[in-house]
Amino acid sequence: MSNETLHVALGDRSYPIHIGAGLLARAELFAPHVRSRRVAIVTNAAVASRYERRLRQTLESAGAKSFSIAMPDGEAHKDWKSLDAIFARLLEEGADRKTVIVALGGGVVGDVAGFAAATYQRGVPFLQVPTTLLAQVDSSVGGKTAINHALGKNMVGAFHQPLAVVADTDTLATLPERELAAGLAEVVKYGFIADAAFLDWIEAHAAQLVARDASALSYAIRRSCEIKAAVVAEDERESGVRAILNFGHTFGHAIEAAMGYGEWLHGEAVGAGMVLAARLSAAQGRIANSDALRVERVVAALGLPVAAPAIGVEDWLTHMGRDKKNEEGRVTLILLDALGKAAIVRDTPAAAIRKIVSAS
Ligand SMILES: NC(=O)c1ccc[n+]([C@@H]2O[C@H](COP(=O)([O-])OP(=O)(O)OC[C@H]3O[C@@H](n4cnc5c(N)ncnc54)[C@H](O)[C@@H]3O)[C@@H](O)[C@H]2O)c1
Ligand SMILES: O=C(O)C(=O)C[C@@H](O)[C@H](O)[C@H](O)COP(=O)(O)O
Ligand SMILES: [Zn+2]
Repeated sequence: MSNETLHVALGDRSYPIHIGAGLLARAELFAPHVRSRRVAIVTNAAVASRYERRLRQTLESAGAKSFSIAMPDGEAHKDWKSLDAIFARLLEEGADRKTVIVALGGGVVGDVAGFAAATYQRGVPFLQVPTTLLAQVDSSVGGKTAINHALGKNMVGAFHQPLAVVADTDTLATLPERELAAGLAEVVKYGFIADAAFLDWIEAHAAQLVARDASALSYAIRRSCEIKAAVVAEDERESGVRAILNFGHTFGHAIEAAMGYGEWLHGEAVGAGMVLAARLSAAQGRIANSDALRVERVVAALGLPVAAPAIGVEDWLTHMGRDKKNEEGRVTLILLDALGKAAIVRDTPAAAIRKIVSAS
């Protein structure tokens, strides 16, 4: 069993990202963070039935005593009710400030467990153990934690960095096809915003990625984490460049909220959102029409929807108007200046946005 370790460089909050096969069984990766501690594993039933036992054995070998908290599955449960239930269990179990929370699951578990860790008794340490492709390439890294509000996606949350990320790529074998594609949306996002050579590679290896070829997936995860770690190290709290990681998300979050959380997966909404952002970039003369068509082709090749659902222009604008990147009432968008180069744009005319969403 081999693994690679990347680092998120954030001074005294720096941490490793371990990526590889069989890592759920590697006690030495967990021991420095959990030895002699109590551990609360936050997960859900679908993940627990497959991976909780192995993790608990490993934690025991690492010198920790663990208990589990299962939250309901799905984006619709990334909410106050789940968070409150986690707090209740932590209190019932007598969890204290030294208790380590371990998020075992996809991005929903990671975001909710991370927010619980950021706020329980004003903050306890946590580990990310991502089991979806999306969580391994994106949500487990960078310390954004949140729950949704009926009126907007990820509207209540905190920045709270994990102590470490342990991504066991073996877990991807049991991931449903639709969830794999959702993860590939965030993978190709890195190509569009920051790395034209990676985009070329993804385009050339789309079939292998969709077929879960182990070496293709492992390269995709590593390169994605390298890019995300570098952006986060430069701008941990999104006062500037980190916003490029939101490419496709202003449209995508509007889709998720307008459709009711869960109908469109996050990665699917981001896929369709990136197509709209690329079309808007072309309409603004930032990229060629042929580049926008290429964005659409690659997104489709990864098994993702390219056409946004019918939301209605006013609803589009209402949801986009609530985006967290906005300043002084102006919608902030992440557009492309080239394939592989994102721009943070604060002055897109409302009429241009209307035109793009009404044609979608
Ligand atoms: N914090 C961040 O930086 C960040 C980044 C990207 C996305 N996100 C958030 O992540 C969430 C999406 O995460 P996701 O795509 O992982 O969805 P998810 O957490 O809902 O997981 C997808 C589904 O796969 C199941 N599952 C998880 N691991 C499995 C496995 N190994 N085998 C079989 N089934 C498995 C889950 O139970 C769930 O039903 C969204 O809420 C999004 O906003 C956060
Ligand atoms: O880490 C980031 O920064 C991102 O924007 C990554 C996104 O893929 C992710 O969906 C994130 O949760 C969106 O953040 P938000 O601030 O727009 O809620
Ligand atoms: Zn995302």
